[in-house]
Amino acid sequence: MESVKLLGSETVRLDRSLGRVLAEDIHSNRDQPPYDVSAMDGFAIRSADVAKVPAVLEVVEDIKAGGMPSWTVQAGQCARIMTGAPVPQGADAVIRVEDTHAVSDLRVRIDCSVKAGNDIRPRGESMRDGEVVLRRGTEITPGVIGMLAMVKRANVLVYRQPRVAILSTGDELEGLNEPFDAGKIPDSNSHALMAQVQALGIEPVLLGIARDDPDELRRYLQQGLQFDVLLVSGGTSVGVHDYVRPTLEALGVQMMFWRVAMKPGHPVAFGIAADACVFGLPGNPVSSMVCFEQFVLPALRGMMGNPRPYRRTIEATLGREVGHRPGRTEFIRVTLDRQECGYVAVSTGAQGSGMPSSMASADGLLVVPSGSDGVAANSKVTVQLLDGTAYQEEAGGEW
Ligand SMILES: Nc1nc2c(c(=O)[nH]1)N[C@H]1C(S)=C(S)[C@@H](COP(=O)(O)OP(=O)(O)OC[C@H]3O[C@@H](n4cnc5c(N)ncnc54)[C@H](O)[C@@H]3O)O[C@H]1N2
Ligand code: MOO
Repeated sequence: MESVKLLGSETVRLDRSLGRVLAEDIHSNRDQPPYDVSAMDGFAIRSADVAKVPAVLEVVEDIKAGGMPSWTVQAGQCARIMTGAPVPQGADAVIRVEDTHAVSDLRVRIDCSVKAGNDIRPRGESMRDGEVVLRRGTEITPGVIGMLAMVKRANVLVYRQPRVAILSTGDELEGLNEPFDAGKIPDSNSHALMAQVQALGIEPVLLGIARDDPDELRRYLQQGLQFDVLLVSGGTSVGVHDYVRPTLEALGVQMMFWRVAMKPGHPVAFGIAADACVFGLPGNPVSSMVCFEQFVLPALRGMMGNPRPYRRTIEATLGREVGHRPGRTEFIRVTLDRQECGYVAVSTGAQGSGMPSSMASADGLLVVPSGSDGVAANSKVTVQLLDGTAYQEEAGGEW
């Protein structure tokens, strides 16, 4: 995280800004609401008139949202008022229509007393003219979009997104659109990684498959280093054809780390060049995706200015024991079920790093500390979420 740079900023349209991070403070350009308004459909009254109830009041006018009152409410009078309409002069409270009873078109009986200020939203309650309503560094969520629209920002200054390239390596790989060859391994990593990047709102570029040939690999890596971030999968380990790291070094990349005490993903590598950073992700499909979650995702979010780069973790109860040999932090793919006691985490089954099904059905990654020698059922565990939704508790329906 220390090695990745915050990118510059750019102006984008509000309707293209979801998921980005504000690169400017946002100021309100008016008082909201612009005057004291009613919070309810009902009657604008003088609270002194309803100190004793029931009280019958004369209705002097109807005030709609978008209209303006034309009368001052005098003693014994009231105005019919809609939610969001300006409170008329003289009135100091609103009473909900449910707490009243129409006596005639022009007379209403009030059945309960209210204090001054009741159901009135004072001018500037939501925001005051000139005040900072959103700070630089705020992630743009749907709620933030609503506030930006409220201050009429059709365009906003946000941090730039990294340009991301994805490269797969290996003679054994067969591209998605290449002819079927039963002896080959389909290149799934390019596509799974692409989707992980897309889930952050970034559109990456697939460079394709580089064969295990130093010259070809060098050309591809050179191309990849033109991007802000290069993700290379395969060829990071210690096999004689694992050329990725030495070739990167020959191209001037400074390797910051290689091999992490984690499972899966042990051979992961990371390096920086003048204007790019490179992740060498292990070839096994689950390893590359788990390493993306641990390293690439926080880096990409950090580069986009997000002050909350990491995935959320939750505490869960382990449904079925898991074994572990001390030495590496292990990320076990689990499903999460919401039960009365909270979330229950259960392993998705065979956990080999070449078993993509373990990842496809996972809600999260159970984090087993490196020193653990196994976790018993019913233990409290930490689960890193892969997304933010859950099955419905005791679902009556299908969802
Ligand atoms: N002597 C050692 N051998 C290995 C070690 C080790 O520490 N010492 N580590 C193992 C671990 S752990 C992993 S993970 C793998 C990772 O190795 P590489 O990053 O060099 O990956 P490859 O050898 O190229 O491929 C591994 C595996 O994954 C398949 N693969 C590769 N790319 C793709 C792709 N784009 N889509 C789908 N599948 C892919 C590849 O066919 C291999 O089966 O090294 C261990 N070995
Ligand atoms: O770390 Mo490897 O990623 O176990 O397959």
